[in-house]
This record gives sequence, C-alpha cells and structure tokens, in this order.
Amino acid sequence: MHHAPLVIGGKTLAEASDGIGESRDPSTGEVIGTFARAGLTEVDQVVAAARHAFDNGPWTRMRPFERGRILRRIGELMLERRDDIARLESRDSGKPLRDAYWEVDCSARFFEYYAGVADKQHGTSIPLGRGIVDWTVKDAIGVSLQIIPWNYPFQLIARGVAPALTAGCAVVIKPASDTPLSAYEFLKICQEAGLPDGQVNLVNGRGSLIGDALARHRGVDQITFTGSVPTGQRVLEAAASHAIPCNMELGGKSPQILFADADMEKALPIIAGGFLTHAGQVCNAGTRLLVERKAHDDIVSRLHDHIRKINIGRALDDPDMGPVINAGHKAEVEGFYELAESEGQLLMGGNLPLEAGLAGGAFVRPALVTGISNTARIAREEVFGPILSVIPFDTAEEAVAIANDSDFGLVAGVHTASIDHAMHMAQDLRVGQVWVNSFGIGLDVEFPFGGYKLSGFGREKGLEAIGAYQQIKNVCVRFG
Ligand SMILES: NC(=O)c1ccc[n+]([C@@H]2O[C@H](COP(=O)([O-])OP(=O)(O)OC[C@H]3O[C@@H](n4cnc5c(N)ncnc54)[C@H](O)[C@@H]3O)[C@@H](O)[C@H]2O)c1
Repeated sequence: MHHAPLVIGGKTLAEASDGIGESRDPSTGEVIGTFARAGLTEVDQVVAAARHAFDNGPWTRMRPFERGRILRRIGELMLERRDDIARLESRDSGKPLRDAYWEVDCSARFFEYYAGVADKQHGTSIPLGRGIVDWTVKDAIGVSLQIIPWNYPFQLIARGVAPALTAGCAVVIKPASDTPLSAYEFLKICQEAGLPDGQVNLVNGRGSLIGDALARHRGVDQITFTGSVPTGQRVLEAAASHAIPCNMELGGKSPQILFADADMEKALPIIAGGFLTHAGQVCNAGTRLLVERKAHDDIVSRLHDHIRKINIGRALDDPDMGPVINAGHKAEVEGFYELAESEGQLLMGGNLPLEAGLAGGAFVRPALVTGISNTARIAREEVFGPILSVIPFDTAEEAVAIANDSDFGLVAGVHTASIDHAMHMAQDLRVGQVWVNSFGIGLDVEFPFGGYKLSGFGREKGLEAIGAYQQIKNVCVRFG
C-alpha cells in the first residue's frame, strides 16, 4: 500500500490537518494507497517554504548550467525508475500500462529538454544612442503554483515544473485527489537529484479548500492550472484577487476533419486513437469527426468494426482501453450516452470485462454517434469519455465553419491527400495546434501547446513555456 505524505521545505509529513485520503484503482475499485490531506494550516506552511527557498535559497543564485545539470539528473532518475512509476500511475489513473510508460518517458523528456535550455535565457540589448546602455534580463517570476488534474498526473507535473525550475522559480504542486500517489515519487527524485529543499513542495488535498486558498495566497506569484473550464474560472477569480498571471490549460471538443481523398487505412487508427486514448479522458481528444459526405458511410462502418473489437480491461493488463477514473465519472459518461441516443444514433463497441475482480471497475464502452449536427449537445460538450460524434460536410469551407463553431479551440486533426486542403485548414482553424495526417507524434515536448477560446491561454511545452515563469526587467544606464 502506497502512502503519499506532504513534502514541505524538504520535510516529509506523513499526516496533515485534513486527515488521510484514500486513492482507488479505477479498474477494481480497490483502495491502493493513502495520502496526507493538507488543510489551511499547511497552505500557509507550504507557501512560506517555497517563498523562503525562492528568496533565500541557492537555486536562483546558482549558475544556470548548474541548474541544468540537476534538471538533467531528474530526467535520468525518472527513466531509471520508469517501471515502478509507470505501474503505479497505471493503477492510480486507470490508463493502460503502455500509456503510463509513455507518460514517464515524456516526463523525462521535459527535464532533458529544459536542462538544455537553462543556460540559454538571454536578454536583449536596446540601442538608445551614445552615453546610454539599455538591456533586459529575464528574472524568475517567484513562487509558481501548479494545480494538476487526474488524467496525466505525472506528466503534467513535469510539463509545468521543468520550465518553472529552469526559469529559477520555486514551486508548490497540488495534485488531484483521484491520483495523489505519483507526485510523491517525483518529489523523491527531485531530492535525490540534488534539488535544494523547498524548491519543489507537495500538498495533496481538496481542491475547493486548499486549491482555492493557495490560488488566493499573497505568497504565490503565478499559477499554472490544468483542469476543467468551471474550475479554471474559479482559479482565475482567485488569481484576480491579488492580480497574478495564470496559464490556463482547459478542456476541448477537438475536431478531426476527414476528406474523402485521405488514405482511409492510415487515417482509421489515427482517428480511433484520437478519441479512445485513456478512454477519451484527454484534453485534446479528437471527439468530433467531421467527414466529407461521400466518405461518411464507409468510415462509420470501418470505425464501428474497429471499436467492436476493442478489448477493455484492467489497466495493468495493458488492454486497448482501461476504465474511466471513478464510478461517478462512469455515471456521467453513461449520461452522455443517453443524451447521444436521444439526439442521434448510438453505435456501441467493445466488450465489458465481467470476470470476477473487475466488477467494481469503472468501465464504459466506446461509442460512435451519427445522425447529428454540430448543434447537438453531444457535439458541443466535453464528455471526457470514449464517444465520437460524426458530422458530415460537403465543402472545405463548411468543414472549417463547423470545426470553428465550438466554445473550445485546443487542437484539430486534418486527414487529406490534398496540400490545398491541408494548408487551407492550417490557416483557418481557430485552434492552438493543427495536426495533418496525424494526431500526436509521441514524445512531443518541443513545440508549444495551448488553446484558443475556452480551451485556455498561455502555452505549455517548447521554448514558449518558459516565458510564463519569467519577468522581463529593463535596466537603463546613462554614463559619461
Ligand atoms: N489543456 C490541457 O493541457 C489539459 C490537460 C489535461 C486535462 N485537462 C482538462 O482537465 C479536466 C479534467 O480534469 P479534472 O477533472 O481533474 O479537472 P478539475 O477542474 O476538476 O480539477 C483540476 C484540479 O483543480 C483542483 N481544484 C478543484 N477546485 C478548485 C478550486 N476551487 N481552486 C483551485 N483548485 C481547484 C482539483 O483538486 C484538481 O487538482 C478536463 O476538462 C480536461 O480537458 C486539460
């Protein structure tokens, strides 16, 4: 049985003022771990520890290449422990084991990538004429609060913490209560790699209690929030109470646009992976398939054949699809299936695992919904489950109009053999990222990621992410 303590200023606290929480395996419903649940007392303590590390600790004063060496070591230790971390993450979050391995590998890539960036944070020199020298420096912004959701807990910690540390910040991590366990493995790795005490701190606990209190705390200088739109809006209000900047990584209802000229054999697994990965519990899941009308019946029949064969099972057995996060979310997803049935035709797939021991799991079946238009609720709301809404179009202009007719704007996929279609889509889609004949390419940490509209603002990953953790200071010197 795992236990995740709090880690505040380098000290490990097995107990906390809001008691002990439990974490369940979504594949079986079984309790697999406990965690110390922080309350308001620990909120003050953890912010004070991070502030102290930032204001007085060695990290911000260290030469950037030395910071880079420690960051690189964190990545190496992740890879050395990938088996243990992946198995823990697979059980805690319900994602198939190979996806949990990907999560650890991707987390290590964030640290490798930003380690190489640490000593390349140059300012600029601004010409103002003789007798004046003007330049800018990139200062660390201070204490960064990282609020993490339950779908990719380890990877999303790495995604935010690596650039924050690179910039010289101190960090407070607040994981989601459904997946509290792997964050402690991350903290242990940081300590072992030589990160100074207090530079990264961990508090598990209720979002509405400590998440809100942390976001309002005057000792926090910046927030990176990844989660749902309504919670993100509450966090923005809290941040506004002391006027601090935020990165908001919120939800999506991302389109995949399939033209009849696409290579259907190649497009099919990409489209399916786009809405089935982690049982659809992915912010950038491609859950709206916009298909050129003449290819509609063919792709629906191929996709239905595909999802019929989906093997659903216990995450650690590495099935095609594992469970959703918990029984409450299973009920929500099933509610969306009822909605889909009332709005269009529902085509189900997969075999539910009924063997003994899996009956308590939060399993749902993958589904397609056809016979709807883009005004249907099922085509507009984020389900966070494995359901694909299929909507026909006749022209490329109509495809763009339907794709953009959404409250969200995270990513889009385009499947076509025509360079004209691909370029037209890339120019006109109102999303943060356009994939052509692909939908994700693996360990992709190098390019920026983030949304338009209700999908949020600010960019994670790539060189763009570091800006969120820096202040630009201008220095102007007159001489002679
Ligand atoms: N855009 C991205 O990069 C990205 C990545 C992953 C997930 N997501 C989104 O996350 C959502 C699913 O995750 P979830 O259900 O954990 O999200 P959520 O919004 O319920 O919770 C996210 C985090 O916020 C905390 N929280 C809850 N109330 C809070 C409050 N009042 N103040 C501060 N913190 C609070 C939670 O404890 C958790 O740690 C989906 O909408 C998904 O699209 C987005």
